[in-house]
Amino acid sequence: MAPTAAPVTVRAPAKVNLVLRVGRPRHDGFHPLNTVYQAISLYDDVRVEDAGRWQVSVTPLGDVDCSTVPLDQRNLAVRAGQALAAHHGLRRAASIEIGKGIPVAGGLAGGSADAAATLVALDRLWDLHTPDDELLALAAELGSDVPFSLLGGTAHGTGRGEQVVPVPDAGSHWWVVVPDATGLSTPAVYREFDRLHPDVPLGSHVADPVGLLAALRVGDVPRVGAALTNDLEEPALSLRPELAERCALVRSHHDGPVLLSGSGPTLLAHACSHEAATATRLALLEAGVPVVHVATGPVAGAHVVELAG
Ligand SMILES: C[C@@](CO)(OP(=O)(O)O)[C@H](O)COP(=O)(O)OP(=O)(O)OC[C@H]1O[C@@H](n2ccc(N)nc2=O)[C@H](O)[C@@H]1O
Ligand SMILES: Nc1ncnc2c1ncn2[C@@H]1O[C@H](COP(=O)(O)OP(=O)(O)O)[C@@H](O)[C@H]1O
Repeated sequence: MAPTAAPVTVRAPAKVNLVLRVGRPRHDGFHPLNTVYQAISLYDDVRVEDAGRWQVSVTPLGDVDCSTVPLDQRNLAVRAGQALAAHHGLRRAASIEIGKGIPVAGGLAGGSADAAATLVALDRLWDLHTPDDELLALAAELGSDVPFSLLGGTAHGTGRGEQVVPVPDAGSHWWVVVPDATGLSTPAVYREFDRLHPDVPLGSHVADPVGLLAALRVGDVPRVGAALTNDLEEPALSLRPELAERCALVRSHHDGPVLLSGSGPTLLAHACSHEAATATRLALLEAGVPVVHVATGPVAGAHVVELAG
């Protein structure tokens, strides 16, 4: 029986897609992507400790509705823990406490953040020293967005989104994050994309976003803003027409680009300063939008924040 170690807490960030270009579905059903991820300062904190069986709990950090997060083996954090134990041939289990600051099913990769955080936390708790390439491979099996949640910062994503390469990002970006009360299903949004675009080229025909990557490299934040684009915005709005009204409302209170976050339904307004983002947030709250966050990026990927004891 392995000794019981002190609990470990890992913090993992939400992500946004600065560019999200989608190709025709592959034979395995996944869509080839050409995307640039940025990690932003909305976080989940995941605390793990040894236990006789797998357990998970979720507590909101601030104004986040966690009621739809599964509290059984379907939780991505539990799946991550089980995958890590299996990878090392361990018959161990853990109790996982998730403090959730990332809106659920919002296109912000909150489940992926929890999976990445759990991998890092249990690796530390169990003193495993799993090599980075093995952690990234485990992450990719758990979900297309999970490797980026490990990495953080800003990264170019290809394949189904799981192949990530860090890219230089010299600027500070500010994001007004407007969640929706009801989540959107990622597979449903991809299916709607296929319905609307039956003739889309294969992924290899989707060119790299060279203009955006150049603007990131030199820290030209307005030029990054001008290059923001998301191929899933049209299908998400097609499935959820009332999002167009919300989008128009955000645009009417923001002097800058507004776009959908990933598969949605969260909306993002991009700003060049904290002041500009805060002004938009206050205007939206006054206009009756119930929950509006301000976040900055890029920030670090999943990292240990507390070792108890
Ligand atoms: C759309 C994106 C953009 O970053 O994120 P979200 O906005 O959901 O956070 C991602 O592609 C979501 O990644 P993730 O949520 O990890 O997806 P996965 O668990 O791997 O796959 C869930 C389902 O989404 C669809 N899927 C996902 C990725 C991909 N490249 N093609 C797909 O068609 C498939 O139907 C798949 O069964
Ligand atoms: N730890 C978790 N946190 C959030 N959602 C989770 C988690 N584990 C499983 N899920 C499921 O994943 C779905 C997608 O959630 P999330 O990752 O927050 O959004 P998105 O895929 O839009 O970025 C949720 O509806 C929920 O059922």
